[in-house]
Amino acid sequence: MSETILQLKNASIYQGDNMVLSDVNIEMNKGDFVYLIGKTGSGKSSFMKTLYGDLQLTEGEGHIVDYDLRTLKENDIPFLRRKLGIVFQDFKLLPDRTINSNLEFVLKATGWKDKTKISERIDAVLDKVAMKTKGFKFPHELSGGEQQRIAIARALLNEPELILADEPTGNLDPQTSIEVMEVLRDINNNGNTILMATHDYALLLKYPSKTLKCDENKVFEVVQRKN
Ligand SMILES: Nc1ncnc2c1ncn2[C@@H]1O[C@H](COP(=O)(O)OP(=O)(O)OP(=O)(O)O)[C@@H](O)[C@H]1O
Repeated sequence: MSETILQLKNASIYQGDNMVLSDVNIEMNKGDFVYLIGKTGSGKSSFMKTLYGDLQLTEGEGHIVDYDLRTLKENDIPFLRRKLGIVFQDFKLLPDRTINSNLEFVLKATGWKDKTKISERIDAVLDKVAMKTKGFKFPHELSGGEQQRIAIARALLNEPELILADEPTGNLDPQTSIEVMEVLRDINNNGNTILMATHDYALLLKYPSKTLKCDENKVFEVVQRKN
């Protein structure tokens, strides 16, 4: 039986008074890897923001993990985000502390207290992104691709039910993008559910998967041509 992680029905997404997307009907099940594509300004980021509670859903239905996006309260947002792993284009690591401290900061902020468990969890997520030996480094001592791996490790800390990656390879060169993509695919193969917004058509061709497109205020599934 497939387990629904995300479902939007007849949803419309607004930025202020501007309707960005309308009549959105999508569903994601546990274990899916779904791309979200579309031109600049077509609404990918607005779509993602709605899913992590940065934009209120005011029309239609939306359910993500255990939350109803229509009735989501300000106080619920931190709890929703604990069930999501969010990865951004610009990594968003804290520059003033080491990688280990970046990860420890998130764990402590989400209620972890036991030092041994914290240290074991940090080792486990760094291992998943092949960065186990880099925990003592500062973010500026790592390459862009390495920083993005750390951001992915950070997203994994609390075993999220869904990973939202908004242009995760947007700041990376093509080879590094492939390396980061391999990490995301590995994580997906280990059972994590991933929604990834991207501009990078080369990645789509290399790693085909279900693809949603934002265009002319709609979101629809596109079927990739097989050559
Ligand atoms: N904070 C905001 N206030 C008002 N309008 C906004 C805001 N953010 C985005 N918009 C508008 O909403 C529309 C969708 O923007 P969005 O950032 O979601 O697109 P996108 O597909 O993610 O683009 P990109 O690929 O450039 O990130 C655009 O017309 C944009 O101008």
